[in-house]
Formats: sequence, structure tokens, C-alpha cells
Amino acid sequence: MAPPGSLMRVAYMERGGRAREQCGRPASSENEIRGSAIMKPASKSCSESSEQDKYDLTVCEKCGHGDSEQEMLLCDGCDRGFHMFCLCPVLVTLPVGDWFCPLCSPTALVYEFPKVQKKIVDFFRILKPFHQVSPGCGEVRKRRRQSGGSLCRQKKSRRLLPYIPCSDPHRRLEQMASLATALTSVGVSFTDKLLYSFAPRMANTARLEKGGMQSMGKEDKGTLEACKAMCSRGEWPPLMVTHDSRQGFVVEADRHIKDMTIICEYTGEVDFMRHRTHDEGNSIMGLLFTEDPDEELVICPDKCGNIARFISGINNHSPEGKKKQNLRCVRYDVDGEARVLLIAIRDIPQGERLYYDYNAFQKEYPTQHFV
Ligand SMILES: C[S@@+](CC[C@H](N)C(=O)[O-])C[C@H]1O[C@@H](n2cnc3c(N)ncnc32)[C@H](O)[C@@H]1O
Repeated sequence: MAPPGSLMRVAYMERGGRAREQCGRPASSENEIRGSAIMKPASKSCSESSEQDKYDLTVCEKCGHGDSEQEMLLCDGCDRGFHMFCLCPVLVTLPVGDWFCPLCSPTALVYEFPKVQKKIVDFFRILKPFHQVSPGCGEVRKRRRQSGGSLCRQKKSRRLLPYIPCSDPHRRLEQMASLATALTSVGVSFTDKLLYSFAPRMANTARLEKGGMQSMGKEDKGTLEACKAMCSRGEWPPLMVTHDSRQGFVVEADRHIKDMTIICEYTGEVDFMRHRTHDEGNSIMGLLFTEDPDEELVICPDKCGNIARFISGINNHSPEGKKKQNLRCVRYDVDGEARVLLIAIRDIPQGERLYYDYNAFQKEYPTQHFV
């Protein structure tokens, strides 16, 4: 069986390799990765000495230090230096092409989505207008189980639970507006499905997974479908997106969430990994890992996606980081199609930030600077 976790992917290693080749050269229009990878030059020639001095004096505008030059970016607008890990959010890939610092690219500001019901309904293409969610919503299956089996059997089966929306429609509107704010700010439209415009649906054949992929059972499939149906009716998962000065957009539990609850599916466009090796996205998710690398698939939420793309990663180089993990990213074979779900791995109190391990079984995503 494949390891349970899926992983967030970045083209960091390749990009980093190319970047280091550029060391010793100041920015020039001929440089393919101009600006992005302009680290301080490593060696000095006579003609380059004044440029060299300039780079030697460069310090990060955020922390004031000039160390970690391999991760120091120079802005193509103002020439100021910034550590990749001092940026908000932390930059994990070297940008391709020109890079402009936060002072030169005010477009990075958060755009607050209006809390207007009609606009929110249109943004998420909600099928039904807002209505009161009954207190038992999302608990139908739980009631059935209570009447049918012993507690002992319930614990053993470890079935997935549907999320339980907040009953207050105004609060749900706020939750949805918070996601619309985040999606709009990063230029992404909403989808709650996997989309197949780059790779065909038939390429996503779960049985091609190296070592096999766990199949989702009938009952869990029903739970997943119930979550999808709730979402399409505006019975939103109890999650709030907020903005953090170090992490960028983050997601918090907006009510108590039980262990084994489905938080969301990871959605976006499905593409072949080979098409995305030079992609700048920091939210690419592994979907299918096959014997033939050409057949490997990823989910790319850079144009369309949902709340999953905003959930934080733990720093898996530190014990404190590991303690924060409250979700697991799990890949399932659902009727032959590989899907990625984020699932609570313990009870999560209201207000707690959601975290999972971006590196569940491969160690490609650099999280050493994560907070
Ligand atoms: C999948 S995105 C998460 C959404 C992101 N926060 C945003 O605003 O778009 C992954 C990126 O979020 C940031 N991030 C996620 N978890 C973090 C953490 N624990 N500490 C610092 N930055 C984090 C990093 O910039 C990372 O590359």
C-alpha cells in the first residue's frame, strides 16, 4: 500500500540548482532567472569588484542581516535584499524571471471580499440560498451508527465523519467571505472538484499508483458525497481563513472539530508533474505516484482551488512543529480515481490553526524556516 500521506510539491531542487549556477553574476537581462536568483556573487574579478562590494553590503530589509546569501533575493525594482524566509509568506521556491519585493509590488495587498450574500453565493456558485442548518446536520450517519452497533465496533472501524457546519447562517457567510477574500487576493477562482483541462481524466487511474492506493469504502464514500453536497448548498465547513504576518493566509477551526472529520478535499487542475517542474506555485499537491515518472500527476490550485490550498504546513525539522499537526493528508482510490483529502487526526478546539505535514513521505518541501 502507498503511504497514507500525499505531499505538497515544489520545483525547489531543480530551481535551486539553476540558481546556484547564477551565483557570481549580477542581474542582467540575459539571465534566465534574472532577479529571482541573484545571490551575492561568490568570487570577485577586477571589473566586477564594485558590483561585488555592493552585493557584499546587501542586508535583508526585514531582519537586517546579510547572512544566508544563498537565500537572499535582490529586487528587480529597487535592488534591495530580502531573505526568502523573511518574506510573508515564506518563499520556498526561487522565482523565475523578474522578482519584485513587497515594497515594489503593492498588488500583494489583501483584497477584502464584500460580505454581501448575493456576491458570495455567486462566487461559490451555491445552488440554494442561505438557510438555517438544522442542529443535526452532518450527524445523520453518526445517529445510524449509534443505533446499530456497539461503541467498541465504532472505535475499531475508524470511519470518516462529515464536517458539521455552524448553524448560524451569518457566521457561515463570514466563513465563506473569508475564503473568497483569500482566493480573490491570490487570483484563484473557486472549485470543489478536480478539473481535467491539462491532463485527461483517464490519466488519473488510481491503480497505477506504485505499491497500490487504499480504496475508499462505501460508507466513507457516502460521507464524502454528503460533505460535497453540503458545500454546494452553502452548508460550509466550520473554517475561517485569516491572514498571518509570517504565514500569509491560514485556516482556523471555527467550531470544535472531531477526530476523523473530513475537513476538505484538495482541489484544482490535475496536470502531469513533468509539466510543472518549473512551476512557481507553492501549493502543488502530489496526486498519483507511478512507476513511470511521465505518468505522475499533481493537483495545481494556482487558477482554481478551494480552502485546502491555504492550510499551513508544519515545520518538520522541529519537535514543536510536529506537535502542531492536527490534520493528515490522505490519498484514496474513489471509484478508480485518485483523490486527496484532509482529515482531522485528533479533536481540534475552536480557534486552533490547521496544520498538516507537507512532507508526509518524501522530503522535498523545504519547511526548515516554517514557524
Ligand atoms: C500551500 S501554501 C499555504 C497558503 C499560504 N499561506 C498563502 O498565503 O497562500 C504554502 C505556503 O504557505 C506558507 N506557509 C505554510 N505553512 C507555513 C508555516 N508553518 N510557516 C511559515 N509559512 C508557512 C509558505 O509560504 C508556504 O510556501
